[in-house]
Amino acid sequence: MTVVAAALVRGDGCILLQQRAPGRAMAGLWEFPGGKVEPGERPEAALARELHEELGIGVGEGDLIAATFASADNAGRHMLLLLYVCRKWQGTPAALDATALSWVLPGEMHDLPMPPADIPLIPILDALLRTAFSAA
Ligand SMILES: Nc1nc2c([nH]c(=O)n2[C@H]2C[C@H](O)[C@@H](COP(=O)(O)OP(=O)(O)OP(=O)(O)O)O2)c(=O)[nH]1
Repeated sequence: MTVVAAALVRGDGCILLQQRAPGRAMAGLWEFPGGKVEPGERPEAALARELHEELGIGVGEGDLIAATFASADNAGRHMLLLLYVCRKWQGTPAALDATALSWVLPGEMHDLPMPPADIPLIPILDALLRTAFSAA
């Protein structure tokens, strides 16, 4: 299973997390917006589709920058989770799929319960945003 997800980064450095809705796997946990890549779909196209479905925003595939990944078990299946950074989108994110949205600094992510596969990605994302992906 390939899952694509985005760290939407605001000008002030905050990142958007969304809370998974009740009744779904991992309900209540805070995740990066995204979802499963469908058969035959390119990852960037899948992520642009998911961001539109889940948040109502428009994202150009060229504005999705590959950042890091997790290779982990997900309920007995292998999951490759591809994380992208995105600083540019059209529209205002709305919780069309999630229970709630929250803008948090990387250092605040540990305060929110996240899926296990995401935990190792937090310090990597933090470091990338401070260095290679610095907006400055
Ligand atoms: N979107 C997202 N999913 C994550 C993250 N971390 C993580 O383990 N996952 C898992 C949760 C789910 O098992 C899987 C994503 O599947 P999903 O159910 O949200 O995908 P989908 O939107 O395509 O939904 P569906 O049509 O299968 O219901 O990846 C993350 O940061 N973001």
